[in-house]
This record gives sequence, structure tokens and C-alpha cells, in this order.
Amino acid sequence: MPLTRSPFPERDDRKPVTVHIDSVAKRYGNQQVLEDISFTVEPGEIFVIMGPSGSGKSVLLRHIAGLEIPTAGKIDINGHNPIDPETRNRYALALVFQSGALLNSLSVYDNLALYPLEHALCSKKSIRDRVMRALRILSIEHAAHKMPSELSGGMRKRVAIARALVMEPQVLLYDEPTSELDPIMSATIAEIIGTLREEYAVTSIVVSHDRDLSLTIADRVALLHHGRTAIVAPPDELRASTDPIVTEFLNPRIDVRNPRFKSLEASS
Ligand SMILES: Nc1ncnc2c1ncn2[C@@H]1O[C@H](COP(=O)(O)OP(=O)(O)OP(=O)(O)O)[C@@H](O)[C@H]1O
Repeated sequence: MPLTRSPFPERDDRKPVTVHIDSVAKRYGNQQVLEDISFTVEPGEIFVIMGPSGSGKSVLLRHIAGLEIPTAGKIDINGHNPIDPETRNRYALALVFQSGALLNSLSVYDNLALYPLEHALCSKKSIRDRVMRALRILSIEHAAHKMPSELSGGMRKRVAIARALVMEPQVLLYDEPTSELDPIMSATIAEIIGTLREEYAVTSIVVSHDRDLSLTIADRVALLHHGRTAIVAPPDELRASTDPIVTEFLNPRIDVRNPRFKSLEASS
């Protein structure tokens, strides 16, 4: 995919962003969903949160995005609380939703321009430049005037990432970026995530149960198991681990989307 060197030259002086998760716990009613989660995501890192269905991945991501308050512990982004809208604005923290979350009544272009226009983030010309730049980076300029209903699943994901890029993010949070995509489109999305990190030093946190994708793109992985971190390590360490939780999770015969996390063998 051809790319220009920097889509946001005016942000080249921006500070690297570190995300600290410190002893975070979350309880909904009687259900303890997260327990004692701690790790640090380094600037420019691609950090993947993996785990079986129901292990708490999306809940953790929502906390990092500042959409939820932990029951205990804290999260900070360069020392600032993500709950504070000022933090989210300062680092243009962007969450790429699993569904794409596009407004069906607006064209792709208008979906991308909506937030910066509504919040008068910059001039109309500058917004147009940002939108066109983001579309170009994702190689989807040709779709600018299409409606979301006309897009394939892979295109919707790209539009969702482009919409986040319009905000010139320093932290990008992806919730299942390759769910429901075929292997070729998944590889394209993986390449895009890697390119954004390589070229623009975005700190990326990716929630995924796609083991192949995760181990390919991640600098480090946190494997969640029943709301706790079973391991935080680079992919090679994960593969070499003898911890039964890790080996079972990496076993290709295990269906990690099954909430009961049963092996295919046992359930067939
Ligand atoms: N707002 C909420 N209120 C109550 N319980 C919730 C809420 N959000 C999530 N949960 C529960 O928290 C647990 C973890 O959910 P979460 O969506 O984080 O799992 P996940 O690991 O992302 O799973 P999946 O891979 O299936 O998306 C689940 O049991 C879910 O029902």
C-alpha cells in the first residue's frame, strides 16, 4: 500500500504516549470482570489484549478509552486519567469499534468529517484535507461518496480506521479489527495497523481473539483469563510458555470464541 511519509506533519513534535494500567479491577453487580490487571504499553508499541470470549478484553479496552471507571486501580495516559475528556482530546485517543459504528445515513466522507466539523476542531478546508489524507492512507479515496450500506466488511473496517485517523490520534484502540473478515482482508488490516505504528509512531492497543493475527503484529501480548492477566510477554515468549493456560489458549483445536472455552475435540 503506497503511503506518504507523514500524514500529519504538524504533529511531528508530539510527545510519545505511554499507557499505564495499574492494579485495575472492575465489578458489575456481583460479577468480578477484571481483577488486578497491571501492565504498561510503551510509546509506539503494538500491544494486543487476547483471551477467550468473556475474559474481559472489551471491558478493559473501554476503561483505557475512558468510557468506564474502574472499581479499583487506575489507568493513566502520560500521567493523565482517560476519564477526563481533556486527556482524550490532548492525545486524540481514538477507539475503532468492532462494528465500525458508521452512521448509515451519511456518506463515507461525511462520516469522517462529522466529528471535527461538529466540534469545530479546525477550518473546513483543513478538515477536508485531513479526511482526504486519511482516505488516501487507507487506500479508499474511491469510496468517499459511497454510503456505508454499499461497503464490504473490510471496507467498513478501513473507513472506521480512517475516521479515527482524522483525529490525528496518538493512541489508537482497536476492538476486534479483523472480526468477520476473510484471511486476506485480515492480513490487510494487520498491515495497516503495522504501518500506522511504523510511519506515525501511534501507540496501538488491539483487542483480538485472532491468535495468528495477534502473534504476527504484536510487540507484546497480554493474555486475559477470567479477568486476570495470565501472561504479559512478546509473542515468542508466549509460544515458548509451558503455562497450561497459555498452551491451551494457543492450541489451534481450541475454539477461543466459545464462552465455555472448550476444546473442539471435547465438544464434538
Ligand atoms: N456493561 C456491562 N454490565 C454488566 N456486565 C458486563 C458489561 N459489559 C461486559 N460485561 C460482562 O463482562 C464480561 C466480559 O465481557 P467482555 O465483553 O469484556 O468480554 P470479551 O473478552 O471482550 O469477550 P468477546 O471476545 O466475546 O467479545 C462478560 O461476562 C460480560 O457479560
